[in-house]
Amino acid sequence: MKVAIVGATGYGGAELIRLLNHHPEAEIVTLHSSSQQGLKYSESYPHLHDIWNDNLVDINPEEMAKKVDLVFLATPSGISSKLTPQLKEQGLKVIDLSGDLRLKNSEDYERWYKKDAAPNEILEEAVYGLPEWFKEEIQNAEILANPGCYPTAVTLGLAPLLQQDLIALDTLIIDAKSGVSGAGRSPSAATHFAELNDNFKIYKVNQHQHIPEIEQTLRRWNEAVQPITFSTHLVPMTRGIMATMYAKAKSEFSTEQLLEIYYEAYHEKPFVRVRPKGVFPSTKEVYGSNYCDIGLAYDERTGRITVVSVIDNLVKGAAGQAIQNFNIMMGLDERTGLNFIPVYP
Ligand SMILES: NC(=O)C1=CN([C@@H]2O[C@H](COP(=O)(O)OP(=O)(O)OC[C@H]3O[C@@H](n4cnc5c(N)ncnc54)[C@H](OP(=O)(O)O)[C@@H]3O)[C@@H](O)[C@H]2O)C=CC1
Ligand SMILES: CC(=O)N[C@@H](CCC(=O)OP(=O)(O)O)C(=O)O
Repeated sequence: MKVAIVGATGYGGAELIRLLNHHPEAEIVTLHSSSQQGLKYSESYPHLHDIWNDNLVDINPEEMAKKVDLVFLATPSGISSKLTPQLKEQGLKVIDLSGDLRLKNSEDYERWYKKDAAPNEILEEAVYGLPEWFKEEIQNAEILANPGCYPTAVTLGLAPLLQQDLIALDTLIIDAKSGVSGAGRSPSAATHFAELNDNFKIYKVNQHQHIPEIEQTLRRWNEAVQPITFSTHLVPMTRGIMATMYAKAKSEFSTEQLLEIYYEAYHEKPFVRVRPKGVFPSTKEVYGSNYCDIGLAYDERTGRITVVSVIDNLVKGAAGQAIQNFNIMMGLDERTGLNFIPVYP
């Protein structure tokens, strides 16, 4: 399968190249840029010197269709909404890492992203690619919306509780933290070393664009889901997301009973690992891998459940999950090219 990457010079694009380089069934044919056409890719990323020396080329859907079958879009929001219709017209399949095609309701997109939404027919066709739960739809997808980094960690952590209606929905609080590569390669005041180092910041309080995406997925499992409280924090580390979720249980449980429910839900899902009682995952334990690791506990004193979910934002939160979706779309084993262990320490 021949593929192209648009936004190859960004962190998501670079991670796609790192992972696809080992993929037995995918061949990267062209790397595209809106600002660095004609330059060697390794000029953007010197660690790829003598590995990826190809020139970056411009974004021309007609020319792309002559060379490849599928296009990965690792572009900022507001690009895929316009580019995907053009790629579709050329008969190309699309996997979009941005938030442009994830929300089914275009008004939600415009409110939270403050940009024009993609055409409704594209939003209707786009399949939301959370492979652990929507595999059947992904198998037939031609346009795939890859989930956001935070929504991946949060929804995988909450799925069994919502699907089995185990929590009082209005008590749910989601507290999430991310490493700075989640903000992309372009520097900003918030990601400046002096602002980030030795610091811990909350940001986008009640304004985060992943709020409607998380609510949309949780409502597929339980229509009664209320507006959620979701807070995001920037941590002075490069990769990793930790989402900690708190909710009151509807009835009394033990931690062992809850773990049984999670083991049952995830035992056939190769990239979700549920930890034993008393063991909680840290971000380093999934670094560089496509795993989502989950730990949980029930507190008999408060009747509250705590779930902790960690991912590498650039792998399970972006490029790795995009390749997992690619594998499912192509009828391959979902682990193809992704079966490697985390980098540690
Ligand atoms: N970083 C992360 O952990 C995650 C990111 N995402 C999403 O994935 C997408 C890519 O993120 P990330 O790689 O971090 O972002 P980066 O900012 O690192 O890279 C984005 C790339 O998009 C390209 N680009 C910019 N403007 C345009 C344009 N007008 N047309 C085409 N390409 C353009 C740029 O390359 P050039 O100038 O060469 O064209 C740039 O290198 C974003 O939508 C992000 O929200 C999703 C999950 C996790
Ligand atoms: C640390 C950090 O800044 N993270 C980014 C993640 C953005 C992202 O991935 O945006 P979409 O999924 O909407 O494309 C943020 O919180 O906005």
